[in-house]
Formats: sequence, structure tokens, C-alpha cells
Amino acid sequence: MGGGPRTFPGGLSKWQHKRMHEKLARGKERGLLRHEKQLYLARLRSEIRASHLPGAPASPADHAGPTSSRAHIRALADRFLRPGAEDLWNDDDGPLRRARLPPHQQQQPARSLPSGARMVDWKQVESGEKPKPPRGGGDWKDWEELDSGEPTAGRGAGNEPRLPAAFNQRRGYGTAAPWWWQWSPGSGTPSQRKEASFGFFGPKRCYSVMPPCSPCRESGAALMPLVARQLAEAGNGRKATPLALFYTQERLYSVAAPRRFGQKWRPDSSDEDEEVMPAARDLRLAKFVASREDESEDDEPGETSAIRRKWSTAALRNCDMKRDRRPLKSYEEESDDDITGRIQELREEIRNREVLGAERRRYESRGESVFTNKRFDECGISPLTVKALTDAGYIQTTVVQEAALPVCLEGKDVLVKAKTGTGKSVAFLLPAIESVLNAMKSHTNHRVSPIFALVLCPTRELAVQVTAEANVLVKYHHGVGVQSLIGGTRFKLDQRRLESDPCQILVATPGRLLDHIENRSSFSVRLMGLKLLVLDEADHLLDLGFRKDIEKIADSLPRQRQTLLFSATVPKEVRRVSQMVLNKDHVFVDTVGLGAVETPTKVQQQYLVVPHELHFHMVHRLLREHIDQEVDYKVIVFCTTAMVTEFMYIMLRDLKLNVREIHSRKPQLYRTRISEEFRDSNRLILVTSDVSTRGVNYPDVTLVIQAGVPPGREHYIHRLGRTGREGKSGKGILLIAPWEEYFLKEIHDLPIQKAPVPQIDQEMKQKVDDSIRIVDMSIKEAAYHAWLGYYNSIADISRDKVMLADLASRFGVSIGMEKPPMLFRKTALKMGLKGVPGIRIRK
Ligand SMILES: Nc1ncnc2c1ncn2[C@@H]1O[C@H](COP(=O)(O)OP(=O)(O)OP(=O)(O)O)[C@@H](O)[C@H]1O
Repeated sequence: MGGGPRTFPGGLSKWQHKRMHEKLARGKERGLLRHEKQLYLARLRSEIRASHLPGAPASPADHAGPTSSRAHIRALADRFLRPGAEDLWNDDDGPLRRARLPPHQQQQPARSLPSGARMVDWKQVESGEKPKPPRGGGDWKDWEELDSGEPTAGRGAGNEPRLPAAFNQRRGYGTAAPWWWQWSPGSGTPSQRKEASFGFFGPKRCYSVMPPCSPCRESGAALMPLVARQLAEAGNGRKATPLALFYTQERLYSVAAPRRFGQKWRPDSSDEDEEVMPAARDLRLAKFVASREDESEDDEPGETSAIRRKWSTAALRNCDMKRDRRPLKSYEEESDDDITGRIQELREEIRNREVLGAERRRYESRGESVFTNKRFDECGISPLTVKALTDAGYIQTTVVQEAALPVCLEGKDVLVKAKTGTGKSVAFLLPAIESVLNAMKSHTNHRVSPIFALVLCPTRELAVQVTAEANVLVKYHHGVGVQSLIGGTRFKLDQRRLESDPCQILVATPGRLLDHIENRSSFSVRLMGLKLLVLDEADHLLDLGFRKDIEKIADSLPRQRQTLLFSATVPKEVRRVSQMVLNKDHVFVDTVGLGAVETPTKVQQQYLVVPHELHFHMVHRLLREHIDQEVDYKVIVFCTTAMVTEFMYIMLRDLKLNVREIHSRKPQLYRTRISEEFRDSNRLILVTSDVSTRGVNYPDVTLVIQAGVPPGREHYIHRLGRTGREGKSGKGILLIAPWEEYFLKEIHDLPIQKAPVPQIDQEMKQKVDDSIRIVDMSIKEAAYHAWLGYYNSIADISRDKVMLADLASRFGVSIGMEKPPMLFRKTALKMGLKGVPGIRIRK
């Protein structure tokens, strides 16, 4: 079970305590968000005002630099404009105010034209006619360069515009990233197109402000009319004529009518809705700034776009994934295609791929191959899934995939054990997709949209990662949707998301799923159609901390279903309780083998025994040494509790190391952001608690340090498994105090060796001591309490309370506290520490 005390102040249970903290964190997060939003809107307003002032000088935003307003807007836009970020907006966010204009004035945006702006008659542009020269001089040179064709590259496979927009139902506005973000580099548009711009759209108008002249001059790529066209057509494919298009040397302004982007994100919207929308909400939001300096790489043909990079965060994160769902095609319709022909085509493509042989040779030459000779196209899965796998570069199956797929596809209940980092996620996602496809064939009641496959994960990070992977795999299955349901987000938003975009595959964490089951009867009804249940990290989910929740969830699911359990560790106890969810004749697939080493063979494992007082110094010493040796280092430091993690993070940050933190006390948005950052970068150190122990796939981690004894053998294996993934090499160091050596018995069968203790020189020690000193006393106190709770929950240590209290005091001293902080009487009582020498009770 996860770390942390089992008793909490106020007589709260672990879960009540956790929820209370989540609530507090949410409040804090809301405050921060509000502040950021205000800043963001204020910045945008000033940017707009500056661009409207006649003869206005270049706004301060034009100055590049990290603190420029443009850079700031860009940073904020990145946060608020990302697809899915509509969740960050709520009803309290006021519109970007603008006086209501009478209809006749709305038709004449030219009234507020910036100085030197010229109007374009859209009808003429549409019909290909050369526009009349503008009144008051000027010529249409730029327009003559405009091409009449539309860039097909800017459209999706179904020829629908690929405008990344999000619609906020309640607020009635949408946000759109500029269309050229989506424009394939193959279309030859120049990098200058990435200048700052805004897209606004409300129920009645679409506005865009952008720098048109340079692209036009340079490429003649028909940019200007396309802006308006894209704006007008986006969303539902219906054409609408822009009311006006005008431009200056700096900006192109377009005002388009009346279909909004958000339509396809709001399937229940109707034209009547639009009629009653107050015009004051016409111009709700202006966002989006992109600049050339940080996106220049996108201009290179073949590079993945910024959007793509943002959206795909899973193991398969560099692959294209499905962004929005297209109209549901019946399965028969899809099957109508010549499947045999497609299989042949795919086989041909696969055969031609050099990657096949190269990949295999690469791993075989290293002595250990996690890959087999079996290819996905031979596994009996849908050709469209094979196509998505091929796109992602997944050709051959891994050992666990080869072993588990046939039994899973037979429809049996299966318990699978396979080493960390060997591809278990794909091994359960593929049967899940097959099961959904089969269910959709027979599902005829279109009023209720059942959830056919449910994947349960113990942590939010893991759930997000699995959702992203699933989205990659269902890329070509247009009727299949994947959603996640995790804690730390707003319940109501979840609810709305699930209702407006029903999915067939749901990835969830148990607590939040249970909330929905217990509070939404319509949700429970959807679960009644469930065909397949997956428990990822099954041993953890069936452990005491989650078992009650899992029991309740299992009770609310149909009995007639297939259940798959996956984990890298399957202790005997879990094997026994797995009967709770598996049927009697389930199959146990063990790719590790009885008596075989459960950790990746290419990971070098060492342990160091160091007095507890020097643990922080030693972590710093080990990190410095590793950074000197490894150019592209990527390190994870596991700490025993969230508060100790926070303490370690602040200390290392002060020591000028490039460090990040993730633990349960951090708001979910922050956790997700850091997780993404760490996944996509190297030369970074992540200090974390148990939330990152299992399943999370951070590629190319070079070192894992476990500071302090882990709660159990399984924790040790899973933490170590964050390195040496996909058969690569890595290193793991366990740092324990002399009195923690008892733990070595638990891992005696693993190839772990004692390492000589490196010297810590006086200067280095002093530096660390200085950094420890600067940490806030409240954090130190919280770290002490958490430390005490953690070790009190470990039976081997908590047996001797006097020793525990003494060790806790020494820990307190090591983090710079002269005497241990006081405990609440109730807490001390619950922990069995009342009256123990060294424990101070609050009066
Ligand atoms: N068939 C495949 N071909 C190539 N790469 C693969 C294949 N299957 C999985 N991978 C890659 O292997 C890595 C590990 O996969 P995954 O995260 O599913 O491992 P896991 O076994 O679930 O690990 P853990 O036990 O830590 O949860 C990922 O980067 C994934 O992209």
C-alpha cells in the first residue's frame, strides 16, 4: 500500500484526509488560475488596443524577450489555449467587454478600421473577380498574388478543417488556435506566418487579427482569403461569407459570420441557441499568440507540429492521435472496405520497413530482447489498429504482448505478470479496442451509449498516459472515443464532458469513478453495457488501500464481462484476492517465470548504507557525480512521503540543480504539466513520491535514487522500473540508514550490490547545510510529521515506539530543527505515540 500515516488529525480516515487536502489544493489552484486569467485578458486587451490606435507605435509587446508582454501572452496562451483548456474557464470569467452594436453597424466593421486599413469585398474574392481598387487610393497588388485554391493540407482526412478549437458550452464562446498551426509544412507557407495573431469567435461572429502582408508578399499562398474562409467554415463544414476583411501593413482583420467553431464540440447546440445568445457575448475571448522564435522548428518539413507535441503525451507520444471524433460510422460501413486488400497492403508496407529488422537486431545485439518475431498484423486484431500501430513504429510485439494477446482475444479472464517497461499497456489496450469493436457491431440502441471497456489505474498520471496511448491506437476507428476520469478535476466538468462526448473506452482512477457511479445514475446505466474491465497495476489496486473501492466498482459492473489484470509484480496475497474480480477458469500469463529475476536485467542495482543525518547530503553528492558522468542525464529521486519530497526539492533547487517535483500535495494541473515536461526532456531531475512509482513511462531515465526505505518489495521493483525500459540499460541506487537494513532481506533475490560510500567533503556538506537552513520551518514541521507517520506505518520499525521517536528526532535535527515539533494529542494517541519519550504533545 502507498506510504503515509494511517491516522490523521481530527480523527479523519486516510481518504477523508486526502480529500480534504485535495479540496484545499483546488481552492489554491483556483485562486492562482483567476489571477493568471486576469493577467492574460488584461494583456490581450492592451495588445488589441495598441493595434487599434491610429498611428500607434509598435506596442511594447513587440519587443521580444522573456518578460515582454508578447512572451507573457504566449506563455499564458499556451496554458489557456491548449485543447482541453476550456476546463480552466468558468462562468465567472467575464467576457472581453464590448458594447453591443446595432445590427447595421455590425455589418460595417470598416468603421473601426485601423488607420491605413483597406476593405475587401469578400464576394469578389470568392468569385475570383479582381476587387475594385479601394476608395482613396492604394492598389491591390497584394491581392493579385492571391491564389484561388484552398490548401488541402490544412484539412483533415475527411476534408474537414483541422482547426484546433474548443467550445465552452456554458459560456458560449470558443477559442481557436490559428489555422496555420495546423497547416502542413508541405504547403510551403513561410515561417513568417507565425507572427502574433488572435482568433475570436462567438455565436455570431468570428474575428481574426493577424499579420497578413509578409506571408502574402513572400509566397502568394492565398493566405488572406483563406483566413476568413477557414474561420467561416470551421466547425460544421457549412460555408458562411465573412462580413468583412481588411488589412493594414501590420494586421489582417477579418470578421466572419455566423457558424461557430465550437459546433462540433457541442452536439446538442441548435440554431435557436444562437438566436437567444446575447450579443454582448459575441466577442468573448481573444487568445493565441505564436511567435517565430520558439516555433521555428515547426517550419521544417517533417517536424511534428507544436499542437501535436502538446497533445500526445503518452509512451506513444510522438505519434499522431485522434483529436476529435468524426460522425459515428457503423462498423459494417467500415468493414465494407476491402479488408483483405488492406491487410495485404499493410503486410507489404511492413515488409518494406527497414525498422523491422533493424529494431530486432538492435535489441538482440544487446543480449536481451523484449521484442519477439511476431508482428502485430499476425495477431488477429483490426487492420485499422495495425495501421495505427504501424504509424507509431510498432511492428513487432513484445514478449508480454505476444503471450497475452491470444488469450485476451479469446475472451478469457487473464492475470498477466511482466517486467516493468515491456509494453503491458499496449497488451491490454489492443484487446480492449477489439472488444469495443465487437460490441459496437451488435449494439443497436443508439440512445444509450454504453462504455464497453473500462481501464482502472491507481494514479492520475498513469490514467492520463494510458488515455493518450489509447487515443493513438484508435486513431483510425472513427466511431470509437476514449476519455479519462481522474481526481483533481471538477466533477461537474467531467460529467458534462462525458455527456457531450460519450466514449466507449473509459480510463479512470477508482476514487473519481466511484464518485460518478454513486452520484450519477445515468453513468451507472452506461456501465451496464461493459464488456471488458482492465486493472492496470492490479496488485496495487487490489491492495488494502484500494480494495474497498474496487469491490464497490466491481459490484456495479455487469457480471458477464471479461476481466484483465496486469502488473509487474503479483504477490501471493494478490493472487488470492484476484478471485474477487476474475472468474474461476482465468488464465495466468507469467512472462517473468518462476524464480526468475523480476527486475530488468540491464539495470545495475546498488545500495548505500549511510547515517540518516547524511541522506540529503548523499543525494546531492550522487546527483552531482551522475551529472558529471552522464551528459544527457535524467534522474528520478523517490522520497518516502510528499512532504519530504517537497523538502528535498526546495533544498536541491537551492543547490542550483535543474530539478522538478511531483507529489500528491501538488494540484493536478501542476502535476500533469511537470510530468509532461519531464517526459519530453532530459538534463532534468524529478523529485517525487509514490505517485510516480508505478506505470508512468518516462523514456530514457538514466538513474533512479530511492532515498529511504520503500514501503515494500513491490514498491522497490516498480520504482526501479522507471529506468531500463524497453530493454535499455539504467542504474538504480537505494539509499538506506543502518537501521533500515532489514529491508535488504525482502529483496535478497534481486541482483543488488552494496556500493562503497562516496566521500562528502566539508565544503559540499556546508553548502547542503546552508540550503537546508533556508527551507521554511512549516515545511520542515510537515516533513517531520509525515516522516513519523510513514515509518510508524512500517511494521518492522513501528514495533519499537521509543526507537521510532528517537529516530524521528534525529531526522528532525538533520533537517534543521532543534527540537521535534509537537503532535496533536489525538494523532499521537492514534499512532500509539502518547507518552513515548521524545514525542511532544500539543497542549
Ligand atoms: N510493440 C512495441 N514496439 C515498440 N515499442 C513498444 C511496444 N510496446 C510498447 N512499447 C514501448 O515500450 C515502453 C514501455 O511500455 P509500457 O509503459 O506499456 O510498459 P509497462 O510494461 O506497462 O511498464 P510498467 O510496468 O512500468 O507499467 C513504451 O515507451 C512503449 O512505447
